[in-house]
Amino acid sequence: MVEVRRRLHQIPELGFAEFKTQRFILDYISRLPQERLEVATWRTGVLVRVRGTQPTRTIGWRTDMDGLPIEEETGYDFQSLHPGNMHACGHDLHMAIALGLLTHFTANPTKDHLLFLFQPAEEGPGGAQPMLESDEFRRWKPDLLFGLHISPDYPVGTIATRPGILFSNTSELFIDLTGTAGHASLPHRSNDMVIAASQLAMQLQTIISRNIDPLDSAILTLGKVTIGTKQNIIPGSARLEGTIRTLSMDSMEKIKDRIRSLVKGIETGFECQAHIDWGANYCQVENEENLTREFMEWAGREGGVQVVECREAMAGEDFGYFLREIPGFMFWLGVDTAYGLHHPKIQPDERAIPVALDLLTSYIEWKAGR
Ligand SMILES: CC(=O)N[C@@H](CCC[C@H](N)C(=O)O)C(=O)O
Repeated sequence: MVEVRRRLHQIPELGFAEFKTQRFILDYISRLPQERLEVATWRTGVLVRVRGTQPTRTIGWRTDMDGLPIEEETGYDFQSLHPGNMHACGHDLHMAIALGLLTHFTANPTKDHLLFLFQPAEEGPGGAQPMLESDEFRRWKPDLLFGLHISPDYPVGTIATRPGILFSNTSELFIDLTGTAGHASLPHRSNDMVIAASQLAMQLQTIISRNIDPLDSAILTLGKVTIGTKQNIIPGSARLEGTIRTLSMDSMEKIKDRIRSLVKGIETGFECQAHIDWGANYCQVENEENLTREFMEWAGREGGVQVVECREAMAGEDFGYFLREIPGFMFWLGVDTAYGLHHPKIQPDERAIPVALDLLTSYIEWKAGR
């Protein structure tokens, strides 16, 4: 499965463009014994059902598939073959682990049906919600659903999770400001969006510090601001791009209300036009309490791993949409790397792949019966 991970690492594709990745997965599946397999595609995703021997329910396992628009700097000899794109969030490992589990259970079926979901577009615009609503998913809808995400923060052999919220609510944020461009020497005849955008960027930072309960964590990060073309031209437009993260739905709504008010103030104060686009929104990943506790106790006892009860993460994961309808959980898999998720040099330790396979083979056998 390490080799599978490396092959997938070379073909990172962005959300809903995972064409080669889907082809790779379908080709891999076609080489497995077919007697118990049913395969469907949904957009660039894949659903595989392994028919159980005495089924009473369906146990699901989900992996994401997409890469990120990052120029890779790992120096791997199996580096990305797609310039500008990289698997920098571990989805190559996630897929290899899912294919390893699928391989095992195709040869060693459980009593219950198993459903493997290869879900596109986790990084955006979000594949979980539309996949959940698809006919293909509804036909084989699992009774329980599980998933994992690699974590650079834990050593190999450690997993971390918690009952309740694991990942935050997220909303993307795009604000376009339109004023009037002009000559640098004629500020009175133009309407400078450098000043308007700078004011707005600073004002937005007051929302978390002044409007949100300090005990209710929230984040507003602007990751990209685009203004101007040349030092002696007053730019007539600006674009601010960011993301909002909260641990409660209420705070998300409050932050959005405050952004609307502040943006209206900028429109009035700077006599410009503004447009807000909330982009992709993900709901929180809320692990089902009893299943998660049971898994943590089981994994510590029989899973051959160290189990850490972690805090909530302010990252987002559209797996949360599945968990709104289906009981289950997600956990962090330690991959012990110096560079964080989304970093061009991230090198997850591949020894985490057999750790996950051993742990999950036993756990799924335990849940789905042999
Ligand atoms: C695990 C992880 O890194 N997830 C991404 C999810 C992106 C959410 C959304 N597109 C946004 O940027 O708000 C993350 O950045 O947390």
